[in-house]
Amino acid sequence: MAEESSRDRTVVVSAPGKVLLAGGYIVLDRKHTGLVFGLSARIHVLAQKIRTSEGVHLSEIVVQSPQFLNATWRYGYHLVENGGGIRVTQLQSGTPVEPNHFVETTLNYVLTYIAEVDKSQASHGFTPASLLVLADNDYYSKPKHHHAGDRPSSSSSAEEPYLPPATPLSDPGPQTHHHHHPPPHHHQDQPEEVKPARPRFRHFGTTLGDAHKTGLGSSAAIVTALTAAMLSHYLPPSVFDLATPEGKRVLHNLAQVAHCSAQGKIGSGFDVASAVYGSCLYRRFSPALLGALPGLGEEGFAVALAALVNDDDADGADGRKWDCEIRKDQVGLPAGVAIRMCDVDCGTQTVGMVKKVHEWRDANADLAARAYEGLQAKVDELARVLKEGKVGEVGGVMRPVRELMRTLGRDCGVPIEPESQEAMLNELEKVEGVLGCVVPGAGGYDAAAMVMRDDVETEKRVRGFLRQWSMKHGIHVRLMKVRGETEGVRKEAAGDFKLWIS
Ligand SMILES: Nc1ncnc2c1ncn2[C@@H]1O[C@H](COP(=O)(O)OP(=O)(O)OP(=O)(O)O)[C@@H](O)[C@H]1O
Ligand SMILES: C[C@@](O)(CCOP(=O)(O)O)CC(=O)O
Repeated sequence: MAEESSRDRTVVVSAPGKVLLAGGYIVLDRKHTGLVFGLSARIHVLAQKIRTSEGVHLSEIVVQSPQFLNATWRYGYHLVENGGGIRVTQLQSGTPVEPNHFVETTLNYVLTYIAEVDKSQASHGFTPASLLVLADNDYYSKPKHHHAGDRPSSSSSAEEPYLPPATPLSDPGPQTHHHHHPPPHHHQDQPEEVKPARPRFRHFGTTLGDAHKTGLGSSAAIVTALTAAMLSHYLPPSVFDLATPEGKRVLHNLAQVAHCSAQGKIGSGFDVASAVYGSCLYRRFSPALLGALPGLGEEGFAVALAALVNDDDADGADGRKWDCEIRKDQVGLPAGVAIRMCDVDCGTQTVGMVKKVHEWRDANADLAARAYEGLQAKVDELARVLKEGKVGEVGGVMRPVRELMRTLGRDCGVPIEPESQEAMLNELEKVEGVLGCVVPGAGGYDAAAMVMRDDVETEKRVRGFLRQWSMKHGIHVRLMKVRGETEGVRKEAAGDFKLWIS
C-alpha cells in the first residue's frame, strides 16, 4: 500500500527574510563570504488539496496572495517531450492577471523535480492544489492613505484595511483578531486607545507590482517556502522530509536553482541560503554548477535537474558538487542586543548596481582585490565580535564597514550609501543604545539595518529620532517590527492558520 502522503492534510511552511549585514558585492565572489541574518519577517505558504466540486479544472494548481489585488494565479501544466520537464501555463479568466515570474518558475522546477523522483506523480497527474501565500507585513511599506502632501506620522494611525471579501478558495474574514505573535509594541506617537488592532497579514491595497517592497528578500523567501510546501504536499515523508538535514539540502539546492533561473542567475544565493538555514556566514556555490543544466523544456532537463538537486552523481573531492558553505557556528548575537531595521519607503534596483561594480572590478583588478580583502576582514571581525558578545566593539567594526562600502560606491560610481542615507545613519549612530548601523546588502535605499540594545528606552529614542528626521526632511522613515533571527525554514502548525484553511 502506498505510504501516507501529506496531500490530504494542509501543510504550512514558512521561510524567513534576510539582512546581509556585511559582505555585499564581495559575496558574489567565491573567494569571499557574507554575514547574513535571517529575519523574524517570514513568508508562509499553505498547501492544500483543492476539492473539485465547483467545476475546477482537474489539473489546476492555484497560487493566491490575498494581501494584494488581482493576485490569484491559476496554472495548468503539461509534460514536455524528450524529458524537458513539466511546464505550467497561466490560465486567464475574467480580469487579466499579471504573470508572477518567480512563482511560475518555481512551479516549473518543483513539479519537474517531483515527477522525476516520484514517477507515480507523473503517470497519475498532480492532484489539484491550492497554495496560499501570506507575507508578514514588514515585507512591504505601509500603504499610503493620504496622497498629496502626505505627512509622515499621520498615515501610521490610519485605519487598517481588511482583507478582501471571499475569494474562490478561502474566506478568511477580517483578520483583526487573529494575533499569532504577541501584540505589537505601541507607537510612542499614538495614544494607545485610538490605535486599531493590526491584522497579522494586512491587505496592502495594491497589486503586487505596485507594492513598495522594503528589501527583506521576498522573492527568496517565497521561492523557498513555496518549494518546501509543494515538496511536503506531494511527496511522502520517506522521499522528502523538511525536518531532516537531507530534506533541507534538497530544498536548498532546488530553491537555489529555481531562484537563480527566475532572477537571471545574477545573485550569490545568500538570500535563499538564509531562507533555508537562517543566519550564517555564507560562501556561494560555484556559478558553473548551474551552467551545465539544460534550460526548462530542453531535452534531458528533468533528469539533469533531479541529479543536480540530489547531488547524487557527484564527482567532487568530498562527494558533493554543491560547494557553498553555510557556517552557522560562526554567527550569533549577544544577549540584550537586537538587529532592527528602518524602512525609508524607497527600495532599490540591485541588478544595475551589481553590473557597475563588476565593470569597475574588471577594469581595476588590483584595487578591487584590495578593497574586497579589506571588506572581508571586516565581515569576519563583525561576525566574531557579535558571536563573542563583545558589545563594546560592535560600533568600532560597523563604522569601517560603512566607510569601506562608501569608498567602493564612490570608486564604482554607484550610490551604495547614498548621501541621504549617509546623513541619517551618521545621526542614528549617535542615538544612545545604537551600537552601529549599515545600509545592508547592495545598499541604496533598501531598509537600513541597526545593531542596537534590545530595550524599551533605546527603542523609544530611535523612534523619536526617526520621527524628527522624517519631519525635518519631509520623508517617512519608520522603525520596522522585524528583528534578526537565527532560524531558517520551518513547518508551522496548521491550527494557527485555521482562518485560511478551506
Ligand atoms: N507576497 C507575494 N506573493 C507572491 N509573489 C511574491 C510575493 N512577494 C514577492 N513575490 C515575488 O517576488 C518578486 C519580487 O522579487 P524581488 O527580487 O524584486 O524582490 P525582493 O526579493 O524582495 O528584493 P530584495 O532582494 O531587494 O529584498 C515579485 O515580483 C513576485 O514574483
Ligand atoms: C550585491 C549582493 O551581493 C547583495 C544584494 O543584497 P540585497 O538584495 O540588497 O539585500 C548581490 C548578491 O549577493 O546576490
